[in-house]
Amino acid sequence: MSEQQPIAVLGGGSFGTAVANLLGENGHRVWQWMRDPVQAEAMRTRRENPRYLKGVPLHPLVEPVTDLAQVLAGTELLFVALPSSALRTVLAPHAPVLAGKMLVSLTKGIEAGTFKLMSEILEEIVPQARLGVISGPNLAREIAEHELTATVVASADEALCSAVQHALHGRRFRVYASSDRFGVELGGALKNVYAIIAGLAAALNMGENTRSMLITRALAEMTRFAVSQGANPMTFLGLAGVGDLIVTCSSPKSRNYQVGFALGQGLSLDEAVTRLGEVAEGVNTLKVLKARAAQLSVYMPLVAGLHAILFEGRTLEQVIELLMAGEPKTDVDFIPTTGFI
Ligand SMILES: NC(=O)C1=CN([C@@H]2O[C@H](COP(=O)(O)OP(=O)(O)OC[C@H]3O[C@@H](n4cnc5c(N)ncnc54)[C@H](O)[C@@H]3O)[C@@H](O)[C@H]2O)C=CC1
Ligand SMILES: O=C(CO)COP(=O)(O)O
Repeated sequence: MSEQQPIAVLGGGSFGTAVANLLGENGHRVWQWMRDPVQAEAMRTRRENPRYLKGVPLHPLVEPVTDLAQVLAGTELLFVALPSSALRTVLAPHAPVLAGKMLVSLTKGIEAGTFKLMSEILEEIVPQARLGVISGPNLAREIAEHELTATVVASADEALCSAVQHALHGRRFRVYASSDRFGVELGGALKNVYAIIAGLAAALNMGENTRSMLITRALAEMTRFAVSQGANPMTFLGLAGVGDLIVTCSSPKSRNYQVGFALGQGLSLDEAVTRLGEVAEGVNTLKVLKARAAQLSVYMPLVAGLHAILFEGRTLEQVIELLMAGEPKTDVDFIPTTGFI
């Protein structure tokens, strides 16, 4: 990758903008692609993202653009920050030009129907691409406002990890590397569901003990599911597992938490999502995860409970009663004691 060649960020939302700014601050020219020409023009003239990251100045090296073919042809390193529902549709028609390029997914979701993670979709549509993911406790606004933050770049391709570390690592943003692409990406997708539950509990003024129980049992569920998929449970003890789970389940800045909070205030799911007006990946992830867990017979009571409330007409009281009446279990039963450590 030449220092002069721009780096691409695909997606005009808050995270795409935060990452584009980080790259700009490190001296890289950035093409931030978005589908909406009106938004691109607004960002070019106002030098901020007024819809998704209001009040944060856009770095001078970031250029909002709308010609996707030109962006893909003119860059070797691309960060993909599209909603999970859009990633395949946006990139599949351009697959040939992506061969051999470094594609790094920032998207934390799972595809409905296929249960594929985003880098698995990229792998399917561009088998010759070099693939990586970024995940961790990374609230976009906090990154944009230069709060000290760490993330993980994960790929089997060590040179890709180094290139991403070189591009993104800065005085306020640490980039750790991992070879466990699957575990890192799965952690980022799964925790969104538990953030909805945490937001719901917060709106109902449940106690601090309750929040701690929720987060810890969420980690147990996520890890149990990950192990059933062949993932390394140790990855869930890192930034992309428990790190991201803590921030998303504790912060009113998390959009998934906000959806849960709105539900706790009595809004319907549709009303909560509409009021948010931004992406909350956990809603779709809940649906696909519930189905997958049932198919694989993986015990995920929190996922099943939230699904029952949102899609099966159960009340919160019924679900809580059922959860608390479950037979006594062993605390840490979800990490196999051999094979991974
Ligand atoms: N915002 C955050 O703090 C973080 C977000 N992420 C992930 O990044 C991904 C993107 O999220 P955000 O930037 O936060 O979303 P956002 O809600 O801020 O913005 C979504 C963007 O996607 C665009 N979009 C929607 N449908 C599209 C389509 N069909 N084609 C092209 N563009 C389309 C919208 O116009 C908008 O620019 C999500 O998977 C999210 O989980 C990951 C880490 C942190
Ligand atoms: O993934 C995130 C923080 O790491 C962002 O979470 P939300 O999508 O819930 O805002």
